[in-house]
Amino acid sequence: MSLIPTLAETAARARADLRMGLPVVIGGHLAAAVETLSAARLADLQALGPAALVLTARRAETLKARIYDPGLARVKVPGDADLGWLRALSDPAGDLMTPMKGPCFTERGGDVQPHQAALALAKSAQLLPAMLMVPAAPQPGLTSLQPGPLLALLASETAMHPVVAARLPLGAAERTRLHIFRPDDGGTEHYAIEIGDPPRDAPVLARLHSACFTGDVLGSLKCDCGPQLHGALTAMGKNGSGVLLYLNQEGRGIGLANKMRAYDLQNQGFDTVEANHRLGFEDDERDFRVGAALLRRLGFTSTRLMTNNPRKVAMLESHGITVAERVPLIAARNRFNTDYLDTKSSKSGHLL
Ligand SMILES: Nc1nc2c(ncn2[C@@H]2O[C@H](COP(=O)(O)OP(=O)(O)OP(=O)(O)O)[C@@H](O)[C@H]2O)c(=O)[nH]1
Ligand SMILES: [Zn+2]
Repeated sequence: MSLIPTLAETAARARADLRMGLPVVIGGHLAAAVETLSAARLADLQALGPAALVLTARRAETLKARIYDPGLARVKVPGDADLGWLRALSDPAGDLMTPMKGPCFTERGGDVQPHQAALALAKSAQLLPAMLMVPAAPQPGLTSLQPGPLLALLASETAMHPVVAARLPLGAAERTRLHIFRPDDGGTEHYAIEIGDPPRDAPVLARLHSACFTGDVLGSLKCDCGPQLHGALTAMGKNGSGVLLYLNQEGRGIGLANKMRAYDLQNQGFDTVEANHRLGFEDDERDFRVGAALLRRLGFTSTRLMTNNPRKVAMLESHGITVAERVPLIAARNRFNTDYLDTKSSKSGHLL
């Protein structure tokens, strides 16, 4: 029946539910994001049975909670725990001010696929990966998902389709077209900026640029994104042709709110990688497969890729796009970005 929502459509609804503080049903559990949970809904969830706070192994390591499950820990929630207790364990903002949380007793044994799926869904909704879960029967009106298919969906490549393209003269290159691509589940759009008329049978000067609102738009001095974006467009203009994919993977895929949480932690002395880990994320949550897919869609099979990130080169190569040459894209250092650039080269493998 074509009027019944597909799994991808139901998952998109579930993301919206979590973002507005509504629980979803995942494999016999009610699951709510701690970040958006209200006190009233917490009380209603706790009335249904014993609750667990599900955290990623990254966050659990910081809290020194025992990790028995692959990739996560299920912290037992005491019956009298309030929102403040849950938030203090979920959000590292106050870790240094109130270092002694817990003690955290974690559950072990049983099927943790629903918990894995809940955390993956929270990440894909760009919320803090911290979920309150209660085993319970499905409630009327709540979005319901099976954990196995949901995990498979979230790990799979999102199909994109072209929506529209139009001429857009830029300071860097007057002969430019902006293409909009949209995922089939109505999620985040990505853009392709095509400069000149790059021949499809030769390596195209290309960049996969991940969104950085602070750097690209505001000219932040904390990172190298703004100069890289404008440097790449200028180089493509001078070259007479090129394609820049503007991928809406803000904050290496964790979203702007979480990136600002990471900046707050960096102001407390943690580096960019440690900050992501304390929040419960991996260093880099981006899915670069979409970059390869969009290049192919535009008719390109070979690139001269402007990047310092060997992971981007490896990913394109493993998804059928030849990287004929890596073109370094080095931005100037300043006193605000020098530690960030050092961490990128020492911990993230960037060639700087
Ligand atoms: N989580 C997090 N993201 C950051 C931070 N600083 C910058 N970013 C994000 O990092 C990403 C950088 O993207 P890119 O410049 O395309 O990628 P890159 O891995 O640096 O590789 P190249 O620039 O191609 O060498 C953007 O999404 C930024 O928003 C930070 O401190 N924490
Ligand atoms: Zn940036």
